[in-house]
Amino acid sequence: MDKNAFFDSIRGQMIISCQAVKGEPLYEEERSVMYLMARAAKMAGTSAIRTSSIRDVEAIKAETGLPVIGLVKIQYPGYEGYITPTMKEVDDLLAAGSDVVALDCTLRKRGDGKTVNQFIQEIRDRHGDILLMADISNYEEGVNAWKCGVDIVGTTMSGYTDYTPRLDEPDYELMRRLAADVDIPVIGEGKIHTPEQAVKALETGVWSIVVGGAITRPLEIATRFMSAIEAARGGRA
Ligand SMILES: CC(=O)N[C@H](C=O)[C@@H](O)[C@H](O)[C@H](O)COP(=O)(O)O
Repeated sequence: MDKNAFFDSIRGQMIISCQAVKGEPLYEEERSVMYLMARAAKMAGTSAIRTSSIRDVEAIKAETGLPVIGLVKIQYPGYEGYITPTMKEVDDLLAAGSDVVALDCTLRKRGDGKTVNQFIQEIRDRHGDILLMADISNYEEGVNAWKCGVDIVGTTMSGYTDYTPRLDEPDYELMRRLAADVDIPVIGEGKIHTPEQAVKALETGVWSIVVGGAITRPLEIATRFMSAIEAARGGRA
């Protein structure tokens, strides 16, 4: 995948994340159904898909032909991060045809005792110039990943580490700061729930955004409606 062509194709655009892991309503043991979500995403005009698991990378590439940002969610003992934590997941994602590999680049503990900086270097030594997206939770981690030579920084983990604030909305401030200071594309990702928030996130200056659950997680969407109705009812009582 040509790096600049990919960057051009996603600039100012929304990438749609189509993910269902075990335990989620759209996770089917026998076969993935997320390629249908990806079909809808493509029909809506998205330029790339973000997805988790090897089988979903394969199915979504076959269905859409779009560039895929792939990751594997797996919790190993001793690792605080769960997004593509080891070389095994990187190897598997590349073999499956992932155009970009997304990985946890927070500064949390890794079970192999390495720093994320060492891990990034090992990936470069083994796989050369592949496209890497760093999923980070704060400014320091974003700058660190950029300096380690990743290709894209994403705000994915903001609010999901125990040292970042649990906002109920996108972390616009982090997007703004990273977009201003980091010299590679920054992707605003996480908790973009409405079209208005998507526009506002892009206005922070990020290169593009990823929207996931608000489009592809029906339980999350339904629960948001239910909670709003419940809250309104409580207010009236
Ligand atoms: C924290 C974590 O594990 N995030 C995952 C990363 O790939 C996904 O579960 C999210 O859906 C994705 O980041 C998009 O975010 P949102 O679904 O909020 O639009």
